[in-house]
Amino acid sequence: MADIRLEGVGHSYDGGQTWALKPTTWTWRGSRAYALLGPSGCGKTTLLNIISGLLTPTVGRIFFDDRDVTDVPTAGRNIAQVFQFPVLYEEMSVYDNLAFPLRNRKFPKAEIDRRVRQVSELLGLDPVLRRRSRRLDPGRQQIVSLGRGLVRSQVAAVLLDEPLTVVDPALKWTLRSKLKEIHRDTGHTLVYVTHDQTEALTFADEVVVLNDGAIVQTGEPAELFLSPAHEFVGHFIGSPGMNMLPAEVVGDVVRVGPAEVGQVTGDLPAGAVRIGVRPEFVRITGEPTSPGVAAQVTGVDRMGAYDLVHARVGEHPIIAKTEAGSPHRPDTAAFLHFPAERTFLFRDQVRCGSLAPLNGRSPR
Ligand SMILES: Nc1ncnc2c1ncn2[C@@H]1O[C@H](COP(=O)(O)OP(=O)(O)OP(=O)(O)O)[C@@H](O)[C@H]1O
Repeated sequence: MADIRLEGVGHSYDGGQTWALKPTTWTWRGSRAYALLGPSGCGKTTLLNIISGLLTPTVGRIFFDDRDVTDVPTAGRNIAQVFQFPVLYEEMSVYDNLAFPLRNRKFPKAEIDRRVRQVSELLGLDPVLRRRSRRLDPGRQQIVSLGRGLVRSQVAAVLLDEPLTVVDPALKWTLRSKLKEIHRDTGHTLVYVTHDQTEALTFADEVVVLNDGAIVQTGEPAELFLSPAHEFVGHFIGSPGMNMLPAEVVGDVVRVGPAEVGQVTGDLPAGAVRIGVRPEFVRITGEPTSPGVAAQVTGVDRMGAYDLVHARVGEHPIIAKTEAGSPHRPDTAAFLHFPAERTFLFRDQVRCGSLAPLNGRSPR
């Protein structure tokens, strides 16, 4: 259960013209469960393959605790890896597939049997333990692959690359919670790659958000939702994602068009910013609010448990998530209020400040 430390680790597949992973410094702490979350092509698999040794980084060094493993091949790293699709010995039984990583490392027979049965029970494989792997459907085969990845308790880390892609959606929830259970039991350092925010947020102690080859924010799920440090995190996490509106810092006040929406915290030079506020925190009323921004309702999605009220501030779309049965109708005027403690300011996509209430001043 090593700490895995990346020091300036980056990778280019085209001799340095573009970076699949930009030089990155980051430590995966021993025994924690991480999700590595990001859209397709952002560099997740590249990063995972660098940790496992399938890929040698173009620049930087990688350490397991204090041991520099940059030039150590996969076999010498003591890593368990589970891929998107099943990797099994098809002619072997499920039991033998699960036992394989332990037999390979000459574990005593009794210990092998104990671990195989433990993992098999947790993953619901008991009824098929004696069956040949090729006779299972792909979803079940993937669960066996997952079991193979988890059967060794003494590994530096378990790396899972979108492991539930081929598994039936109904089973995914069960398997994720089993995975959490196994993690609590073994204390593995887990890195779980996914592009699915629900998967990441429900599974991980800590989520590492990757975009365009760079880590843009790391944190507990609630932190990423409540306090996004980058516009990308605001968009990518949450459903729908965070609203962004052009605004301006004038002195110590933030304006959206002519309306003052709050004071700036700290020292922020005057000029254009974007304000970010999640649909869950936008308050929308039919009557003018103070401070508030005039808007036009363009549509309402009745989602059953809640409504999504779509509006426009000038040309800019904005969504408010309200209780079901909201009174708003398309083509009517509305006023939006952005609570200071849930509204952030961004420049060049990076958070540069927060809002504070207008301090009793009457807004203009
Ligand atoms: N073997 C390769 N040769 C050249 N370019 C590659 C290679 N593997 C990946 N890339 C490129 O590197 C970038 C990052 O790819 P990577 O597979 O790491 O992303 P990812 O986040 O895992 O994507 P996905 O979720 O689609 O698997 C992409 O632009 C991809 O096209």
